[in-house]
Amino acid sequence: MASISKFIAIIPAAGVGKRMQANCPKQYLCINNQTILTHTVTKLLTHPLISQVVIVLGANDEYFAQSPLAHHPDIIRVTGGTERVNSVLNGLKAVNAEQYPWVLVHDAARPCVSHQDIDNLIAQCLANNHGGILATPVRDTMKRGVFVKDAKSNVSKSINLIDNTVEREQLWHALTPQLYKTNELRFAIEQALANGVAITDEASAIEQANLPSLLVSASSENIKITHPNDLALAEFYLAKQAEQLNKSTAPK
Ligand SMILES: Nc1ccn([C@@H]2O[C@H](COP(=O)(O)OP(=O)(O)OP(=O)(O)O)[C@@H](O)[C@H]2O)c(=O)n1
Ligand SMILES: C[C@](O)(CO)[C@H](O)COP(=O)(O)O
Repeated sequence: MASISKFIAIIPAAGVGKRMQANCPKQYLCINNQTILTHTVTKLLTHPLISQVVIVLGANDEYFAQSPLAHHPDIIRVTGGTERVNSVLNGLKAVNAEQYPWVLVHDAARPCVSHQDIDNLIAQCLANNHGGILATPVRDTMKRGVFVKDAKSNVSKSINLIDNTVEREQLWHALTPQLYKTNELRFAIEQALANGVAITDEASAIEQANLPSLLVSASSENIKITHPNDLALAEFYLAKQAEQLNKSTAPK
């Protein structure tokens, strides 16, 4: 199999961050005086195997043009779509599959990803010649809930009860990056969309196409900043990573 020297990464950054309840899309909130998007893009562009990034922006995004990244030579900008999957597909349409036969897709909202985990994902996918995702095993007992009418209350109120315990052996949190062969991923997403299948990550489109995906165990620090209390945790992890990097690059 031909050796792959460089990768392109698609960064879906066209969301509005409803769950963050902020006054701007969450990817433009700041941690240590840098936007979350800048943290994430910088993390990817400083990885030795990633040579270009496709940033997928909202149609009405007025923030990126003010960013220090706005004129970066290795950044391609495309416009996103209504759902994350539409944004990812728009990003894929900007990728030359002959130049980049493999593509990483990584959420803008995940700035804490480590280079080590990206290395592991790339190594395992190339060794097996098929795609895969970073993932972290579930640690808690998992319950499925069900809403039922509250028998006691005379107001039609429903309460949430445990329906069952979900077997957690081999239950994983899907993270990103997710790494796939460019043409396979584009075909799988187009097919899933044509079939009206709900797609929330690249792996779910690949599963619909009956193609395999590796689960590459990764750090649980690679959180997706979603709710307000995720910001402090992300700031802690980024500070820890910066300290580790300073120690590793400090003169001996
Ligand atoms: N139409 C969309 C929706 C989401 N995303 C991106 O996909 C990533 C993961 O999505 P999520 O965490 O759900 O972000 P939002 O959709 O912005 O959050 P919310 O669901 O709270 O609105 C984010 O980087 C987001 O910017 C995107 O590019 N296009
Ligand atoms: C892609 C993802 O981050 C994997 O966990 C997740 O599916 C994104 O989901 P969201 O609803 O768009 O946040």
